[in-house]
Amino acid sequence: MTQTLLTGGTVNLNGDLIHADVLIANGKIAAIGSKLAAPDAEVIDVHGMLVTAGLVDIHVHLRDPGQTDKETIATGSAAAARGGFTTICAMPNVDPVPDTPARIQQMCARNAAEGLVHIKQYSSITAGRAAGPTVDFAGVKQAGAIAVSNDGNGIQSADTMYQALLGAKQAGLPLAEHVEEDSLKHGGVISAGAKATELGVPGLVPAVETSQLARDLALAQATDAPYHVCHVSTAVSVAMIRQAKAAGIKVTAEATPHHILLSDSDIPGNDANYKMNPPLRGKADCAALVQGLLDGTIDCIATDHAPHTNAEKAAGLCGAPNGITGSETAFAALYTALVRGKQAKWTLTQLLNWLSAAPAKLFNLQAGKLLPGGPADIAVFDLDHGQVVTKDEFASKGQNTPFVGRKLYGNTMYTFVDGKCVYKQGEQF
Ligand SMILES: NC(=O)N[C@@H](CC(=O)O)C(=O)O
Ligand SMILES: [Zn+2]
Repeated sequence: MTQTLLTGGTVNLNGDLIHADVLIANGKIAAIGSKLAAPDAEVIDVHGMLVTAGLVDIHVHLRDPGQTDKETIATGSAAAARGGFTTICAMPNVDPVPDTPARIQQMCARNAAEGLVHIKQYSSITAGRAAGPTVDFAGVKQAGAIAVSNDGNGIQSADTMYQALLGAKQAGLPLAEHVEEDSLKHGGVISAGAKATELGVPGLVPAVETSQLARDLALAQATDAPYHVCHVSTAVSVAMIRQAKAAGIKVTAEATPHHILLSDSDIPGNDANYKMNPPLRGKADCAALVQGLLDGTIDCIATDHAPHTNAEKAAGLCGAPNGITGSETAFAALYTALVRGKQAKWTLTQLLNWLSAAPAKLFNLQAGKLLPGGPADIAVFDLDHGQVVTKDEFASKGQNTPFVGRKLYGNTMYTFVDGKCVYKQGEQF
């Protein structure tokens, strides 16, 4: 029997921080308690470290198949492991698009065979992520899809969205929408405002997001269907979601670390590592996301890990594709700024909940909690020693993140998936 004993750490027992050992046996959590005895176990001393349920990310781009120069199932899941994530959900904007039961089955098989962590699969909402028709929702669910999304693009037709909400509801599949009204984009590359003016680049008004969100909230109300909003970026969106929740609309929402922590004023110049969709907004929008998480308007945090090559990103704000990597910096960046910092707004256990149990609950995933008898999906973080983020340490193929060069606390020391160590700081996997 393979046993591992994590001794002397601070354990986040689903919201309570306690000093305890954690015993892993045969891939499961065998016991959590003080001074556990396990003579045959490999002992790992985690004094001074945080032991918590492996993190859950419901929004990642693995680029595989189709763009494996940017990322693969192997490298994307290694990046997740390095960030402390043990369950991730792969978006379907790959080529071919997983939009049929057969393709979902193939993706699930590859995810299981090639992933270092648990990889759950999204189906698209429409065939080929095109204008329509919608996918066979019951079929893709049966084949293993955990949710549906056309992420990367908004659904432009209200009727398609209406049908999709009904279909996904009937199949019992969460529908996650990238809200973006194409007719309002006008070639914008960062948020409209002072920074876009200063840099002389076209801007994206907040209504690109809010106008389609308003439509979708009306459709979610009309269909009484669950509706999840991807990467909320504006304060007005947060207010709309708050109001919709109060009115009984079944809306849930995620925010990304970058939209929470960075504003367009942080864009240093023509640097495409600050270019993503939706774009970085203003400081008041960041504050609204911080508050939205606290009052339950925003349900969870998801990274929108979106790797691109350095060559593509060298094209600058007007030429480069949208997206930044996020798996390897998410917890540390948020912990450093919002839990540890002088301007702390959140507690450690709040942050951990938004990165584990809360997203798992949204998508009905058996993940995100430390339960005796449950799977030993565990992350161990060092909260006390800062490390500067450097490009050459990334497990992801992508190096496109504005967090490079920042000193972050909360770095991952170990990640275990089903009791197996899939990341140890300083070692290659
Ligand atoms: N977020 C991004 O800027 N890009 C994502 C797509 C998406 O999530 O919208 C991508 O796939 O590159
Ligand atoms: Zn998106």
